[in-house]
Amino acid sequence: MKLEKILSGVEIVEQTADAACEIGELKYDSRQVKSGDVFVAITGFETDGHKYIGKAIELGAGVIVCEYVPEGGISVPYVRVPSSRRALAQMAANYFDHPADSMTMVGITGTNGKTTTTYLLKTILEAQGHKVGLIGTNQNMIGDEILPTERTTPESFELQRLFAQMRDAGCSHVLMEVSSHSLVLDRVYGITFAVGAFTNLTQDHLDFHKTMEAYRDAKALLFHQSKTGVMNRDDADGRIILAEQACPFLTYGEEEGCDLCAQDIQLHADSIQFNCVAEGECVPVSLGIPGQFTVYNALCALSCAKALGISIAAVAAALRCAHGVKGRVEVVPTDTDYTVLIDYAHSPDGVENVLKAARGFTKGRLIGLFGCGGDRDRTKRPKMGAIAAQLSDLCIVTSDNPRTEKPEAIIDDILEGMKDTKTPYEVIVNRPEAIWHALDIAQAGDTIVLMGKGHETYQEINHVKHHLDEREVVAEYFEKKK
Ligand SMILES: CC(=O)N[C@H]1[C@@H](OP(=O)(O)OP(=O)(O)OC[C@H]2O[C@@H](n3ccc(=O)[nH]c3=O)[C@H](O)[C@@H]2O)O[C@H](CO)[C@@H](O)[C@@H]1O[C@H](C)C(=O)N[C@@H](C)C(=O)N[C@H](CCC(=O)O)C(=O)O
Ligand SMILES: Nc1ncnc2c1ncn2[C@@H]1O[C@H](COP(=O)(O)OP(=O)(O)OP(=O)(O)O)[C@@H](O)[C@H]1O
Ligand SMILES: N[C@H](CCC[C@H](N)C(=O)O)C(=O)O
Ligand SMILES: [Mg+2]
Repeated sequence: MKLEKILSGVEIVEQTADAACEIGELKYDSRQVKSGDVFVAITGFETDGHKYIGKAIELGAGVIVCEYVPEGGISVPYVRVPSSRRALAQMAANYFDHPADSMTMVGITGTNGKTTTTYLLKTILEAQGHKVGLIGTNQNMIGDEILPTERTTPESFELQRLFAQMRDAGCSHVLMEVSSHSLVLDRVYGITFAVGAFTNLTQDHLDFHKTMEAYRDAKALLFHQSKTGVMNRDDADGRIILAEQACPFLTYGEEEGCDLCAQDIQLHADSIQFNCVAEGECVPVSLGIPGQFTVYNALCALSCAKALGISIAAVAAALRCAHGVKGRVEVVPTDTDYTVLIDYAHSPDGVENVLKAARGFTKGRLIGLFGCGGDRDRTKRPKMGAIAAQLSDLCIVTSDNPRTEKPEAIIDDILEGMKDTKTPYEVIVNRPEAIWHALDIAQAGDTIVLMGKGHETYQEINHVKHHLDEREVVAEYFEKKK
């Protein structure tokens, strides 16, 4: 491929490279560079890619894309750009021949509910006969094929490569979670979404965004690249984003006046039901996932589908057959007279929602087991502790991906929010031991809610992912009991 093709549309400040030269692949990590590749130097949070330009040249980089020329100069032709992240996104789209342009793109942002909503929409679109690509926290999918992932929203190069795979496999639609990180870090730069949707905004990721306003502004960026917006009008931050009118919006909520409104809501132990009222039409909706928040996820999926031209009646029919999502209010089979749930609640709001949902169907005690991620928003820890204590009958505080922090220090932050509670709690640092203890003390009618790990099958400690699947931990407990 010629350099000029890959640079098409990229804003350039200075160029010493010959536009007609042939280039290899596009790399943003010097360690991956091979002979003839273009190396894009990105200034990051941990380190600065410009420091590795020399290393990339040693490995054979033919052209460097950078924001500045480091001291000592660059010994191969280079292209200087105002933003390396944007240049990478644009170059990646050029490299793969703009795959997103030939598919209908749907992007979902918000603190909670993105994964669940994308899965609901996948079911809806597949019922309409479409082949669908899905990109998100749990995994990426091309139709039924599963592709493992590390990120909720991949880096722009990997994202465009994934789009190309989806296009080549015949996907007509791509449903993707658009994380706030990805919006700020230009991973989705240049993509036009047919529909962009917002689920809600509550505290998370303040380590990265610093303030809730900055976090909201990050989410709002999605609507500057969406043709139609879908907005939860019951959410206060959603209403602020709506008022900016970055694109035409379809609104949903429980309050009257929304374009799609949920009325006569019924919450059951294993499902929800409501009437979806839109443009005078009233369609009964039922979905086999419990929790008040499921009403919102269903409404969000209904609104996205409506924005794509699918009738509400057809959506309601598809939702009747929709399954739950791995690690989201997932019931673990135990053959006991108590219930074990695995859920991905990892924010104060998530903890509140799942415990309230579980309370609705728990006859005995509610046992909340959780930890908080290391190297992530510290200020959410005491809040999660306080809410878990307030809404559980017994808490077990443990570890959840301590990463490079000391597990005990993270737990201390959580306990700060629990010090005034009358709810009994125990600290068991080792998560499998904590789960076994919860199973040891469970009685008939109790519900144990294992929060935070959801679909994850690892415990990340000091950059190493140790295998930990909560389903297996529960199964091993009963195996040992036999
Ligand atoms: C805060 C954040 O998102 N950071 C991401 C960002 O890292 P960074 O810009 O700080 O990169 P850096 O490590 O400083 O390195 C700078 C540059 O030097 C390069 N480099 C580095 C070393 C070397 O030897 N040679 C070299 O060329 C790196 O490849 C990079 O291009 O860009 C990297 C490359 O794409 C990402 O891997 C990295 O994700 C980190 C690991 C991460 O944990 N991100 C999480 C917080 C995240 O993105 N989460 C969201 C939301 C989760 C959710 O709510 O579901 C997600 O979308 O997953
Ligand atoms: N609409 C919602 N409102 C509030 N809480 C929700 C909602 N949907 C799900 N939850 C709770 O949040 C958890 C995470 O849900 P989900 O994985 O769908 O969200 P997400 O936005 O994809 O999260 P992430 O940011 O980690 O990708 C669930 O396990 C549940 O406890
Ligand atoms: N994907 C989110 C949630 C992770 C949940 C929890 N398991 C943790 O590690 O904090 C994140 O990276 O912040
Ligand atoms: Mg997700």
